[in-house]
Amino acid sequence: MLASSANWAPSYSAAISSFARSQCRRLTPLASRRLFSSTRCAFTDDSQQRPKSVAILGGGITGLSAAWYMTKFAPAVPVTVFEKSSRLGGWLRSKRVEYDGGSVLFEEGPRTLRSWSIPGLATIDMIRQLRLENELGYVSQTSPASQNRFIYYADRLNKLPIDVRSAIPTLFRHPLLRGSVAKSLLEPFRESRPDELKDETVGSFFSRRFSPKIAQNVISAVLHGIYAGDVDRLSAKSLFPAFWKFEDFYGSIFRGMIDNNRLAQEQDVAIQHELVPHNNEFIRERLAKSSVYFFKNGIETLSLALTKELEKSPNVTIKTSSDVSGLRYSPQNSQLPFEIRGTAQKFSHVISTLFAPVTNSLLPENLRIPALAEIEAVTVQVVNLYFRSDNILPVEGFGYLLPKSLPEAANPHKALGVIFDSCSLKQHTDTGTSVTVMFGGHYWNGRTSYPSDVEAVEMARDLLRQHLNVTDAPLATNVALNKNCIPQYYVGHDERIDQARDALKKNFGGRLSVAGNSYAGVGVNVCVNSARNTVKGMLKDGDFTGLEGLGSELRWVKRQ
Ligand SMILES: C=Cc1c2[nH]c(c1C)Cc1[nH]c(c(CCC(=O)O)c1C)Cc1[nH]c(c(C)c1CCC(=O)O)Cc1[nH]c(c(C)c1C=C)C2
Repeated sequence: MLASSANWAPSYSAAISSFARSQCRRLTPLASRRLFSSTRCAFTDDSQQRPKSVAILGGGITGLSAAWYMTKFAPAVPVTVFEKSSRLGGWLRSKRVEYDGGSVLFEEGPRTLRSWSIPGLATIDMIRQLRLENELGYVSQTSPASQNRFIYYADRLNKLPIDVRSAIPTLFRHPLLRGSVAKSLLEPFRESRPDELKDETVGSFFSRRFSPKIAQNVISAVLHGIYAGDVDRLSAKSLFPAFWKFEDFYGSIFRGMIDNNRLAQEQDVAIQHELVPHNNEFIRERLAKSSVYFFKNGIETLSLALTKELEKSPNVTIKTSSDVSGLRYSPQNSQLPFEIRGTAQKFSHVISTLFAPVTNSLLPENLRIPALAEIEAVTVQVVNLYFRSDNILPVEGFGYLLPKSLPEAANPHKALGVIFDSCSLKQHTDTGTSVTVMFGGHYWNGRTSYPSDVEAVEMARDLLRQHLNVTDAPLATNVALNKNCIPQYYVGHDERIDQARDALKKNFGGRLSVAGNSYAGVGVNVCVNSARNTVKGMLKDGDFTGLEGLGSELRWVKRQ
């Protein structure tokens, strides 16, 4: 869920990894079997609210996952998936592009999945149930793609330290931090936030606890790589809930990180107990030494496999090119209160996996939920380039991010970052160099027109020339304009989640629930996990909304 647990915050994710590892070791095979079977039982709740037929809005990864979990947890309940476009899979888009003498596989959206993350357990479990293990490739923790992450600053690539210990000798000289290290090291002695401060921007939080340089030169770049978002608008409380809690609980982030194994989100502990045991061996044998994994034939393998499974399920109907224009809701018809506007199709329950404001726009006017409408999203233009030569990049690594603090001249086209795909996704091309340049994000807020494909390729080539001295012409290119692809959790997001949950409960009493990247995180792992939670919650609980355990309901537990 949290940005702070992403690849870019190595020590924090290492702490999570070590926890997951210790969990794997601790559980016995018997406990494992018992917990595994509990994830697969069909729910037998006999309440009035029990789903009789479910509409799932959206055929992206969340919608497909929700439909698939319905087939696992309640196979007798009819499910209909409504997808506006003619294709399923949403932002998971892998494209093979031919060039003279071969072909290259490009990813237009997400491309890798973290091997160690708590929501990622749901994806791993799903991949195994779909029998896709042999489709996976792994990026070793010791490979350059895992070890070398860069931020472009002061006209050069600056390597990020992979852990705090190795960073210490160079910390004071590090160009990203110059003049701010001593101030940052005083973090444990700084006063905690006042009680009345209920949320603040990530920029203000990191400036307050560490230094403005860390916020603007490092964290702004990290947020570009995850949210394509603005450090001066995104919410510290929602994106870094652990750090926010540490300040509260320990009075310091450093102290919290040192003691991190002892404080965990209640729901994370529950997922671990449910899913680690069954996948224990796979995690240990296949994932343990990797930082991320990927699909050798593209990430779309996952949505295609889900679609194939759903097509085999007698109770699932998939309607593509099916634009839902609105929902009618008649609570007096307690069996089937929802009707898809313009059709005679009625449902007992609806799960919307659409972007929150779109969900809101489909609701009857008197039941709309302003908090859903207030969630915003950014557009990212993704430019893939393939070059014949193997060695045009000056360094090996994951790629680099561009911080918000760069002057206009160093980033004239508003790029967010560059991924060295051929370093990590080796199986996507035999030889040559493949890179992805990402533009836009928060820089393009309010824009109504975007660069054409030709212009976008020129912008990407310009950037590679300026930053890396790459002058070769690409053999193959591909451009995708992903409009509103990443929801933004701006300051006050947690409060909006609370308001949305209350309103969903009050207006629809558990008949409408939500899932997807508008609420608790933006990655594929979070989407799959959120689909799983929502389906399980809806089947179990009369007035479930999908937003339980989020916002003010986030609970922390202390481990022994
Ligand atoms: C369309 C571009 C995306 C950008 N961020 C995301 C997407 C899909 C979502 C995302 N990216 C990362 C995370 C971290 C947590 C995780 O589960 O791994 C999330 C939620 C980290 C990340 N950032 C980049 C890559 C290749 C990864 C690994 C995961 C993935 O394959 O998406 C690079 C990158 N992503 C974005 C930009 C601007 C960028 C630049 C180098 C936006």
